[in-house]
Amino acid sequence: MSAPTLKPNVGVYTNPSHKLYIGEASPSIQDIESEQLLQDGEVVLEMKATGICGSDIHFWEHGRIGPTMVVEDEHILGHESSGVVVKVHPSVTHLKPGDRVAIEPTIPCFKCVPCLTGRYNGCENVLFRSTPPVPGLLRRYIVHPAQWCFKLEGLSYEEGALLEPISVALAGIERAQLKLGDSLLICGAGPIGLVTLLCARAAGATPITITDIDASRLEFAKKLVPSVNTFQIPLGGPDATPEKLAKAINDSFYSTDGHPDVSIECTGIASSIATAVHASRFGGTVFVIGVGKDVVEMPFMACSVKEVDLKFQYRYSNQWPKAIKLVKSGLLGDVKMLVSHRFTLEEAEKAFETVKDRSSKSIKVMITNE
Ligand SMILES: NC(=O)c1ccc[n+]([C@@H]2O[C@H](COP(=O)([O-])OP(=O)(O)OC[C@H]3O[C@@H](n4cnc5c(N)ncnc54)[C@H](O)[C@@H]3O)[C@@H](O)[C@H]2O)c1
Ligand SMILES: OC[C@H](O)C(O)[C@@H](O)CO
Ligand SMILES: [Zn+2]
Ligand SMILES: [Zn+2]
Repeated sequence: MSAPTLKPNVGVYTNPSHKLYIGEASPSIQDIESEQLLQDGEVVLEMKATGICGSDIHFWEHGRIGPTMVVEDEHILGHESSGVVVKVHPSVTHLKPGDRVAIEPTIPCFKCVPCLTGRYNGCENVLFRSTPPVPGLLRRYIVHPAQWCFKLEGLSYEEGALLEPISVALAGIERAQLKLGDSLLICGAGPIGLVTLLCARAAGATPITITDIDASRLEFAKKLVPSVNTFQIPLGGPDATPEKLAKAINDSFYSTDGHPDVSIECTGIASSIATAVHASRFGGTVFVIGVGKDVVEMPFMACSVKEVDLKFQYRYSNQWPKAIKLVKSGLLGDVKMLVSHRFTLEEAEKAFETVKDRSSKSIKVMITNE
């Protein structure tokens, strides 16, 4: 193959000692140039944009998410990515070198029950890029199944990388069964709460209120969607109980219905989930996207006497084609506004420090190669 521009492959690693560093990664240039590298259905991609997710920070800082996802070795991060096709296996027919694509990081088996019943996010044999021990996408070059690469159709590489968090929100809205005219509470105005806000506005939810403890995130939410109501959660004090916060939110913003029909929880913090439960109407839905501790205390009786439909989410399935259509149509608004900082691959350490340091006021930090 003609590859005069290929640079040595490197990746962004963490390890059990919580180091973050750039090191050599596979496939090597020699591998990429060999005819033996690619298996049936695979392509080589040069990565163009990767967003840093909270879970990347978690694997770096804490070395684990929950009891099963544990960093036990040198481990490459990153799963919100887009890139350009460099090489394809002869069996690949829908992609060719030069095609610009977004990457779905899930590689399911299509043999187990969740896969065969259309919910491949629950695949029992899944390989999810960046969840240990599967190396992530924060590399210069990767090998990926063509099936999980989606043509960008005119979207920018950054928009392509944002399709991953957008897919989280779309999967949430689908499973929460959010409908036109539903009143909605979103807890947490981080990237997931904010993309949920964009998707919920497009789905016709009204009114929408978003909460956060951080005033600057709420200011950003208001810039992104001026019609949204914002509510700052106090960090302590007599009015900071979930019951009182729920009442204050409902009194301020749900005067027509009394309560939100649906709450989408995007923090994983126990008190925030409890606030969503207390705010809920009888028969309302509390949909939890946020993840957190292994065991979380719940307002069990409030759920019971209000027949709250409490639901959870694990990643997504079948969302990329829909996400591409929605971004392309403009229905979600300007998703690029979410990108607050940009760094090169070589500056990855600075990029990760920026996400960790809340005073940077970052929203979505991108590692770009354009
Ligand atoms: N279920 C899934 O498949 C899935 C996928 C992606 C992300 N997640 C999870 O979703 C959550 C949100 O992700 P993110 O990238 O937006 O994270 P983030 O940490 O950037 O955002 C969370 C926001 O919640 C705010 N917050 C903290 N405590 C709060 C409280 N008590 N009330 C209201 N707001 C509060 C924080 O200030 C922050 O702005 C994380 O737990 C993440 O791990 C889950
Ligand atoms: O966006 C996807 C999420 O970050 C992952 O599910 C992560 O939380 C665990 O692998
Ligand atoms: Zn993620
Ligand atoms: Zn499977």
